[in-house]
Amino acid sequence: MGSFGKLADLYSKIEKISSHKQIVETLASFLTGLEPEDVRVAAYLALGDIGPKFEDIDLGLGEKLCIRAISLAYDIPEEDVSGIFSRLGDLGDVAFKLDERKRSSVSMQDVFEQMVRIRDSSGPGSQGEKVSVLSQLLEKSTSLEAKYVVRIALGQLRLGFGEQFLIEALALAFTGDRKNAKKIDDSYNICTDIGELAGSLAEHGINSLGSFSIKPGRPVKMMLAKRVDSIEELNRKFRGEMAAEEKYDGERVQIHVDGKEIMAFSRRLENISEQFPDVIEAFHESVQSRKMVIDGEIVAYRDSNIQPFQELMQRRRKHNVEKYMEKIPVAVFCFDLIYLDGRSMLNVPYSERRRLLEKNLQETERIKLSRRIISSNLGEIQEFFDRTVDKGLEGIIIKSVSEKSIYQPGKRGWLWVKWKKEYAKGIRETFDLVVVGSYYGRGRRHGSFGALLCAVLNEEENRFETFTKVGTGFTDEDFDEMNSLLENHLIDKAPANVVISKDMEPDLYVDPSVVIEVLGSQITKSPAHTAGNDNTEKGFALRFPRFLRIRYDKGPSEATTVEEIKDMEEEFT
Ligand SMILES: Nc1ncnc2c1ncn2[C@@H]1O[C@H](COP(=O)(O)OP(=O)(O)OP(=O)(O)O)[C@@H](O)[C@H]1O
Repeated sequence: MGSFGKLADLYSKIEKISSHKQIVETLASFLTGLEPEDVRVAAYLALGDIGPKFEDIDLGLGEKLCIRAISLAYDIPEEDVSGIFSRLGDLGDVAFKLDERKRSSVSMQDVFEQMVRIRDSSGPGSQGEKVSVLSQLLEKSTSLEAKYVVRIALGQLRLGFGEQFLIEALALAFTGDRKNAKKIDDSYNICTDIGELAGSLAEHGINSLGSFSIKPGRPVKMMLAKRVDSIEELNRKFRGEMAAEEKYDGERVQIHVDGKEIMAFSRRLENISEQFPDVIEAFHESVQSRKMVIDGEIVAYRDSNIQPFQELMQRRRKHNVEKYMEKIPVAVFCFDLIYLDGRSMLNVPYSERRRLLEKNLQETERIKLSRRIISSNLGEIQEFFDRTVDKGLEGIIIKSVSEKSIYQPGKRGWLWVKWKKEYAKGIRETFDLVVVGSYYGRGRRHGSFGALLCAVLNEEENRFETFTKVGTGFTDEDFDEMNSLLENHLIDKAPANVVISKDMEPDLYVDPSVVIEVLGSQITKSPAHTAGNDNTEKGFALRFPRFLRIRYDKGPSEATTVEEIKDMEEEFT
């Protein structure tokens, strides 16, 4: 059984490295030294998780309970633990400092299993049980292990790398070539359980990759759309017949029907069933088949009318679900079917998937099929776009009806194309940017951030490069929400996967995980920013940025990319 001590050594080593390549190599050499059965667990733990993203990985342990567990484990009064915590600012460091006795090391499996036990303990008396399991784990751990046990338990490992680094490390460790990361990534779009993928690579090498398929209960990454800005561009990209669907502005959802059990997953692959019991219930009435995976969009919906996105956002909550369910009723517009009764539909053409969706789904007040037309006449498509925008929707999604129009998990290709009303105006554009730093506010904003340093994703290099500094557009509520969100993501230095120029060093660094939508009106070149600068002096920079909203539904890997900025730059300056 793999020792957790070795993993703790790895964490500690990685904390001191800032080069992307070195992190990947260090991770790979650690993975190569493990038995295949330990690789699965190691893959989760390396990311600070205790399971795949689509399972509940929150242990339900706050700082207070952690302080209690540390106090119990080391027999030190809680007030003293709190005192040291206020000096050190990190409970992992507190455990490291307090644990002076030599102990035998714990195994990786043990840490993993106990963490799962902590997560699964619920109901009356669960707080006590969580504390007791954690304190027993700490008692058995060495000081270095204890430091990371605490950080993982709090969901605060933050080593400055994400799953993409791990995928590169898996490629290096089990296929001998980092370049195979692309292939592994393709499989990860379908098998989104990183532990399962890692375990299978460790056991069977690169040959295992073809074997993954979609199955109910394990969400696949969602297919995305490229953009066009005008009917002329659409004409260049599409020939002949096409389907044009209304584009709904809500929350993407993947519905998994597995017999009597129905689950809903978000675009970030989180299980959101508990937030939307009404959606689950509505699908129970609508589905005609025992096993299905449906793709759609949840929108706020009242009196047969779609409500603005902001209303739906109020449903993003774990508490008071019932009350908000009544306050903000929703509907789901379904537009795809990617699994049906034991058969993957990923490689079945769009038209057939749609036919089967219509056949196996009963429309009701809460469950709808996306409205669409099929035409080869661009005038008709333009009319459909105008009508859709007049209805108050954002635009349309045009989908290829060719035989080759398969469902591509996690891909943004030309089979689906979005055309939004903002593009039609041609003067404004929105970007989904990753917050990587913040600057202190002055005057009225004293005690809060004044501006946020934001980055785009460089997919080729697997890193975030800064693009703009956003200081306007925030309401008082936005400030409060952002401040409390950022509090959980502050880090000491820029991680290896973030590139910031000297001129832009922020007051506080933020680990790249929060995505915000920003409106901008001009892209220029500037030495202050690193977006797409390819080691030249000037990167792309966004002028006149304005905060619009937090994109809770997007992770950093779904942020606007350097490639997209390059495409936009020509027409958008
Ligand atoms: N009929 C539809 N077909 C496909 N996607 C739809 C449809 N209606 C709404 N959508 C939403 O539009 C999104 C497609 O746009 P895109 O893939 O670019 O996502 P995005 O980056 O969130 O874009 P945007 O910010 O423009 O919504 C989908 O993720 C989905 O949530």
